[in-house]
Amino acid sequence: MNTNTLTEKEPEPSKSEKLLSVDTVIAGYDESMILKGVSMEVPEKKAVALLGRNGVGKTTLLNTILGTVPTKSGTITFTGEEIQKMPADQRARMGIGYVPQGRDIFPGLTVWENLNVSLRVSGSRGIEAEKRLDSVYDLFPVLKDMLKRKGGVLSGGQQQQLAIGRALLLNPKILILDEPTEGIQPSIIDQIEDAIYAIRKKGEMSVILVEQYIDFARNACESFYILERGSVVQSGDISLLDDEMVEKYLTV
Ligand SMILES: Nc1ncnc2c1ncn2[C@@H]1O[C@H](COP(=O)(O)OP(=O)(O)OP(=O)(O)O)[C@@H](O)[C@H]1O
Repeated sequence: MNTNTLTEKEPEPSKSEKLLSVDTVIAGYDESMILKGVSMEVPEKKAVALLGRNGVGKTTLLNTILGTVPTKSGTITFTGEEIQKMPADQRARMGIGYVPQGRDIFPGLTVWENLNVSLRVSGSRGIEAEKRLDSVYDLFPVLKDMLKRKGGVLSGGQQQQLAIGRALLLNPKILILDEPTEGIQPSIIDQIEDAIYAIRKKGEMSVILVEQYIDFARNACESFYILERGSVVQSGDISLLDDEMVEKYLTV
């Protein structure tokens, strides 16, 4: 029998599933549409760098995904559901986690109290809460040593670690980080880079990383998108992000 004549269709090789898709999104503020038809895909458990010079629309795109800037047209699909009309709190409950630019912590609360706010919001208790806390301490051991300190007295890098830790305790499916290295000393940048690597390695969530520091993005992410004046001008595997592109679109 000639097996080459078999016509039965082979199953498709398994591809990375999409977790988040932004499709031809136009969005902005009042009459000024900043995003001019942006499309972007974030696969399950992968990290995507969102790059571009100041003012090109990176934060606006994040806010459109989060639901704090309305989508004028286009679709945003998360875990298979269209979310572009959903309020921000509902999107957060679906698993969109966010660490904004600057540090999102309560400066007057201790490190423990800061973490505990997230635990309470997530509703996790007992052994589950302990497990989640331990995984945050594994990523950022310094937090465990500083549980009684007020958030406001930590260094910038420690506050950033606390902000990421708080976001992780909410158990997001995607973690969106807006310039986590801004104003942070190099040794802590390495720790944050290691943490993103560890988060990815654990395979628990996807990441969108907005970053000016290109080496950090290269080390932390698998793919990239470059925005310019509200449009995606380049995208692909992170290995394709070459010096020419950096010079053309990213160098200040
Ligand atoms: N709340 C707002 N109302 C009106 N315009 C805004 C608002 N926020 C940002 N913009 C404008 O939208 C454009 C894109 O800004 P956005 O913050 O998204 O850029 P970015 O790429 O994140 O830059 P940066 O790295 O400086 O944060 C800019 O021209 C900015 O002035």
